[in-house]
Parts: sequence; C-alpha cells; structure tokens
Amino acid sequence: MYQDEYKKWLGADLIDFDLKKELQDIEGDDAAIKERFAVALKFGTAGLRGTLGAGTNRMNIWVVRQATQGVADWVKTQGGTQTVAISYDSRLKGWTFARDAAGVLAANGIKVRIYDELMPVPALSFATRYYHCNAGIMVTASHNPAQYNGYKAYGPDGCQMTDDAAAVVYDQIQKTDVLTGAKYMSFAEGVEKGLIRFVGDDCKKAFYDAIESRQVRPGLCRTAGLKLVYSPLNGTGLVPVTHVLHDIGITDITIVPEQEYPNGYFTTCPYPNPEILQALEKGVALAKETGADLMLATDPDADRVGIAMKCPDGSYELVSGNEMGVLLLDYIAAGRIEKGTMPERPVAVKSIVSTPLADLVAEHYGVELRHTLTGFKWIGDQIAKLEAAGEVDRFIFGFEESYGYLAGPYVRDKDAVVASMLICEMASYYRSIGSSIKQRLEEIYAQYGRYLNKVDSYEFPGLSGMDKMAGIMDGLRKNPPKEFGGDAVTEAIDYEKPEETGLPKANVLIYKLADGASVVVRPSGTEPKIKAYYTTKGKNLAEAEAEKEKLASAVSPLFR
Ligand SMILES: O=P(O)(O)OC[C@H]1O[C@H](O)[C@H](O)[C@@H](O)[C@@H]1O
Repeated sequence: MYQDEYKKWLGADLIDFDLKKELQDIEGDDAAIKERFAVALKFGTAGLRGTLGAGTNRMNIWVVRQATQGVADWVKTQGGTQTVAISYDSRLKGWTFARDAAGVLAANGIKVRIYDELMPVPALSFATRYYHCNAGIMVTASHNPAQYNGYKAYGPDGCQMTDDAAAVVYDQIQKTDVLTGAKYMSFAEGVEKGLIRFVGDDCKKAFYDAIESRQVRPGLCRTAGLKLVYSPLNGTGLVPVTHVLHDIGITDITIVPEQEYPNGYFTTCPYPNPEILQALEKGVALAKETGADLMLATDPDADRVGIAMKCPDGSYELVSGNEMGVLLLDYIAAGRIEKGTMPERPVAVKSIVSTPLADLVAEHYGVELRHTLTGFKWIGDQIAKLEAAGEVDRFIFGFEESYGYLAGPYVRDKDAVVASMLICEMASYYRSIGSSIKQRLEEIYAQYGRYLNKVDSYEFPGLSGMDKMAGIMDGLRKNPPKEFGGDAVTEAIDYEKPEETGLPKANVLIYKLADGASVVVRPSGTEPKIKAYYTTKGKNLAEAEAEKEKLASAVSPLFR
C-alpha cells in the first residue's frame, strides 16, 4: 500500500523541488517510505502538525491543499460571509503553505483575507472576527523545533475549531485524494478575480487599538523608564510587540540581535519554546549586560511569552507560567479596582492544571475564577458564554500554566502581544513605586502561602507509546493510589466522569492530599508525554521544594 502511494508521488509533478529530491533519495529504503506513506497526518481540533517533507505523513503543499479542501467543504455548508482569514509565521514554507491554502479556498469560490506579512496567532484570531469569517487558518507549528510546520484551524468566533467542525473537515479530507482531489487556483488568479485580498490596515489598527485599550494604568509607561530586553525568537512577535510597546511609551528596548528577524531555522534556539531555559538564554545574557529590568521572549507564533525578571540583588530569575498568571491577575484586579474600571461581577478563567494560588488571589479581589479543561479554546468558550449572555465585559483575564494569557474578549486564543504589554506595564508600575515584579511576587507568597508548582513530563515515543500511556492511566483508575510518599490522598477526581466535574469528559486525574498539596496526571494533547503537575505549599521555598521532591519520587515509579 505505502509503496504504491510512494510510486504515485514519485511519478507526479510535485511542483516543490524539495519533495521530488527527497523521494528520489529514499528509493529502496522501505523504512523511510513506510514512515512517510503508511499513515496520513491526522486533522484534529488543533488542525495539523508534523515534520516537513514528502508523503502523506509529512507537512507539504499537498497535505495542506487536501486539508484546506476539507475546510472549504465545511465552510460551504455554513452560509455567512463565505470568507476565511489566513496568517503564517516564520517557519520554513510558511508563506508557501499560506498561499496554497488561499489558492484552494479561492478555487472553491471562498473569499480570503490573508496578511501581507507574517503575523501571530492573536492577529489571525482577530482578523477572523473582524471580517466575520467562517474560519481562520494559521500556518505555524507554534514552539516545535525547526523541522516542523503545522496548520491551526479556527472557527468563526476566532477560537480553535470545535470538535464537531473538525470532525466534518476530517471526513471531507478522507474523501479528497491528496494529489488530485483539492481544487486549486493560483494566488495571482485569486487576487485578479477579487477572491483573495490582503488584510487591510484598518484591521491591523483595530487589533492594536483593542490591545492598547486593555492597559490598566494608561500613560504610566511613558514616565516609568522601564529598561527592556526583548526576543521574538526569530518569529512573528517583532512587529506587533514593538508596535504596541512604542505606542504605550516604552522606548528603551534592546532586541536580541540574533533572534530579531524571522528565521525558520531557529539557529540560536533549536526549541523556540519560552517555557524552557535554553530559549531565553541569549535574552538573559543581554539583560545582564544592559542591566534591564525585564526580559521578554515570545514564541514563533507569539501566543506564548516567557520572562526573566531582575531581582533586587541584581540577579535574574525566570518567572513560571503559573507565577505570571497570578502576578497578572493580581495586577489587573488591584489596578482596575484602584482606577474604578473593574466591571461588576468580574470573571477570570484558568485551566484545571494551573495553580490554585490563583483561586486565593481571585477571591481576595472578589473575582469569580472559572476552571476549564486544558486548551485555550476552553477559555475562549467561557468568553463566548459571557458574550451570549450580553456580559462580555465581565471577563478580565484568562491564563494557562503553559505560558498563555489573554486580557480581553477581542480575540479567543492566547495573546502574547497583550501579555507582553501588560507585563511591561506591571513592571513599570512596580518600578515607579520603588518595588519590582520580584518583590510583588514575594508579597503574594507572604500573603497567601508559599506555593510551588512544577510540571514533570514522562515521554512515551513511538507507536507503542500511546498504548503505554493508556495502560498507565487505566492502571491508575483500576488501582487508585491511596497515598503518595506517606501523604494520604483525601480526594481523587476523575475527569472521565463529567457528571462529577461539570466539565466535558477528559483523561485527567487529580489527587488532593491531606496537607493542601495536589498531583494532577494527564497525557499531553500535543506531545507523546504524560504530564504530572505538582502543587505543594511550605513555610518557605525550601520546604515546598522538599515536599515536591517527596511526591515526585513516589509518583514517578508509576510511569516506568
Ligand atoms: O499539555 P498539552 O496538551 O501538551 O498542551 C499544552 C498547550 O498546548 C497548546 O499550546 C494549547 O494551545 C494550549 O492551550 C495548551 O495548554
């Protein structure tokens, strides 16, 4: 089967010369052919993601065209404006895939609004809403290494596609021959026919205005003198983040030179994920050199942001996604109360695997904190619910521990542009009152308790990995652990039971322990990993860390 498919591809005019060469190079190599052709990349709610290359199990123009035909078939059943927004980041073949997706949509009679320069996830979500599109397509593999690309699909609300819509697209893809099934018209023809148009400056301006309107203390940054180092990690952040920062008055910005301009090879940080230290190293080094108050790094599609902060002793410390979520919630709530701009019955949202410290902070300010499953689309879904009730202004902030934040309803995915702006504003504010982000964080710990949140990941690669992970989760359900390292489990919550959790069914187990600590276990939805999320509390950091180590040594043998 896979050999037949391989021969079909080898004999076809593949347009992209890289593909032809790759297929010729693997002639006679059964394993290499099998890997590329035995299965197809699966389109799910997050769209497609895979390594670049030839074959049905790779990201290439043919797989992109086939997927886009599936999207087009779904759009045609939807009525409305029959328009799709498209953006792309700095990844290899990003523009090629975006252009080909536009060509497939145009050939299906669907109108396209495509950015004329690389722009991040939040800008795509915004354009999808702005032009009342039926769908949005973002060509990106987020923070994966350079050999990856992908295709995130959005619904009309600017949220990642729902399960129902993705299932229809998937069915349509199955009916579309990968090499011959998608309709196609050249980009030029689509433009000539008026079907393909670029995103207008009005839309870009409205996006920036929407973000800047979320400042908590407008004008403050103009005089605070914040010194910043910023790295777009060779992705899309450079233009939007610096645009917004300049607008709000932050001018002392040093950009990490090697990571300033788009470069899909990510030569200085092979894994451009702001969650990991390596991606932030160049920025931290430059912050030390320049004495910056703050260092920010956005991932290639600028939906996540990681930071390092200057401590009073001059050292730099990384801030975790949970800590930043809590800091921003605290800053936004306190600031809006002080400024008289807090809505009535304010709502914030976080995922069930994010820190419970946020619950205490929310309670302190009278903010209702809603809990959702992992995946920012669930936070978008909460905003949609408020919108449907005519109460969208109640939403003040949403975050996930995986470095995703959003502070307004103008988009429905995480937005590192607004997060970068608010982090800088918050740093400026604390600087202006003789404090710092670090000091505020310590005050929060002093007030609510020294919480520690850590995530350990256990990898299960290869085809057998999925089975192993399923077996482990099954084992935990059949033989529920009664204690971890001597700490009794006081409550076990199984998210496979929606009647008990009030949330959609999910493969997540939460164990609450006698001393306020908790362990959450779930298989990742994006990588072949089981993740264990630990929350511990101590009189000080050392005590919380010791507790985490104790729990982790009891939990990790379960994953062997
Ligand atoms: O823990 P995982 O399933 O790998 O997901 C981690 C993250 O993946 C993506 O970035 C999603 O957009 C996030 O919403 C999610 O939190």
